[in-house]
Amino acid sequence: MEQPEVKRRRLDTEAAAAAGEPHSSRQLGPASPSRPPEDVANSTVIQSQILSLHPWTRDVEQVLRDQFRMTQFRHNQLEAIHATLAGKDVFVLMPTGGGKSLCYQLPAVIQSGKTRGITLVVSPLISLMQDQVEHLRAFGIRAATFHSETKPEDRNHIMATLRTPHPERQLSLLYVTPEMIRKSESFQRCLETLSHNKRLARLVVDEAHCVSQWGHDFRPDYKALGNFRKEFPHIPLMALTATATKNVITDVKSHLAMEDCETFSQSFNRPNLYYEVLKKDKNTARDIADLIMRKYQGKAGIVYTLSRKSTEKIATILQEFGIAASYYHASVEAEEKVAIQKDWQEGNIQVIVATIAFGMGIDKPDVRFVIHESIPKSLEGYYQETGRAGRDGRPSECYLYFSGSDVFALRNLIRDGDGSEQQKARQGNLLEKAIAFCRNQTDCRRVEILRYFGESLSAAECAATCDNCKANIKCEMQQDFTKYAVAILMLIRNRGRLTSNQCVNFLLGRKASMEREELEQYYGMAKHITKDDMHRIFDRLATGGALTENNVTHRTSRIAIQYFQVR
Ligand SMILES: Nc1ncnc2c1ncn2[C@@H]1O[C@H](COP(=O)(O)OP(=O)(O)OP(=O)(O)O)[C@@H](O)[C@H]1O
Repeated sequence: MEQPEVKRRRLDTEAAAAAGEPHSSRQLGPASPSRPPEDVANSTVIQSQILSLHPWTRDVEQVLRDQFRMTQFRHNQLEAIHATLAGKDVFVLMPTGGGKSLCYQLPAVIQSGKTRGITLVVSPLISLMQDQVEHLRAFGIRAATFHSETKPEDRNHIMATLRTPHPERQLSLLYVTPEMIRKSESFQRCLETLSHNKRLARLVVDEAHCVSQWGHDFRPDYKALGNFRKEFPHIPLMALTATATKNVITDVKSHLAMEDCETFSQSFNRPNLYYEVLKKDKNTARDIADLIMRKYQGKAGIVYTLSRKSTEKIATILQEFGIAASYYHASVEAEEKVAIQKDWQEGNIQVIVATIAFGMGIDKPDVRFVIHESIPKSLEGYYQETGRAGRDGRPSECYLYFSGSDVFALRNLIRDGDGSEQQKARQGNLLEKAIAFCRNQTDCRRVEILRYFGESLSAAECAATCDNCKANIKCEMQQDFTKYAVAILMLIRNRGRLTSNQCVNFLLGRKASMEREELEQYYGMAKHITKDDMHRIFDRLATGGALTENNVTHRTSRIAIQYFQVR
């Protein structure tokens, strides 16, 4: 009776594959810009419902089309825009490249929401805010920056604008560094005037994970933003980040006093990225060059290293191989940094070898590979850095070279660093999790990364797009598990529902030797089942819950098919 069932299942799968149906991992959500059609359809329904609800909805639609020249919203964008225009606090968690900027840039232009005036955006890097302002100006949107390098006459002009009764007629968005809010008294007075005139529309905290001391990129100046709510209790806040564990999110919300906010989060999964951890040795720089030459001719990529010195060394080796590479780190002159980034963005430089100083706010869609030449200091950092690959949704690869000596060096660096004992303990904790990730040679890397951010995913969704899943599949293919699958099926058919542990015990003859004899009698094979093999099968098959004939048949169908065909 089972035979046609199993065969049909196989045919269905083949038919789906032949029809080019998306793999299930791609249906997980809007992790990348390439969302599946049904998701787009759903969001179109939600979008039209929201559009019919609010007085500002027509304006929102029009600004999206006419100013940003986009046709539809991505997942959660419209919902976040709607919430901030309604005067609510909003927390946006979106994967890198998900489209966070639009969530505050678009409402900044709208003056028909519950809040009016200027949108103040706190951003950690001057280069990042300058990029954003240029981008906005290209769309005809009035935006400016205000930071330590702004010329005095420009500062005065901006402050004079903020004091006018209708500053929004001259400016929609003002990007500031957190230290400006904290240190500049004259700027603080301007904010008071702005708020008094009801012309401070909202405060946006971009890269909001920088607020939390638990995060991988804590910035003390961000901490001072905690006072904003006390000083301006009625001004709505919007916090955005692409990397935050549950603890970090709670910490950020509590620090900014935005406990009652609307939170929009989505899967952190980046299905188009492939993850692999490789062994690092003295030939690694040459291996990297070789990999780039073999697989990535003419394709853009980033190589991350731990030290300034190693960026220079590796860039030189890549150049010796004829690869157009440049290095980038904190000590490179500001003008040169801009030139290198521009050359890379335009394709004149193929590879940037950089410390983590490079990357925040980079919006290059076609980065095909990100290589970590050393272990990253945290999984948040790793996620953020690898997230710069494949922003266009196309397949891209992330390689990490791991060695015990880098671990040793990093542990020492933390131990001998400047921070307090508490900070060192936190950094050490983050590093140990990254080390465990690298050392793990069995579990799905995608699952592990997502688990770190508090999200669960079945390893099957990875579809062999990480080295560990790929290795497991290879191992199964090389080893014929048919007899084990059949033994499991027969046992469950005879005994009814079993947990996977009970099943292992039966098959190993630990609890009921009769079952073992029974199986031997049937197939003369159970005695060959080793404990390791059994556990390996169950690691792959028993993803939790009781085993029934149905779910085992389903999970083992690929293996069982072979058996039934043979019979
Ligand atoms: N609705 C949309 N339609 C088309 N393109 C969009 C849409 N929203 C955003 N984009 C584009 O997607 C790209 C990524 O957006 P954005 O820079 O806001 O991402 P992000 O979430 O801030 O990423 P990161 O965390 O890396 O900074 C940009 O080129 C942006 O113009």
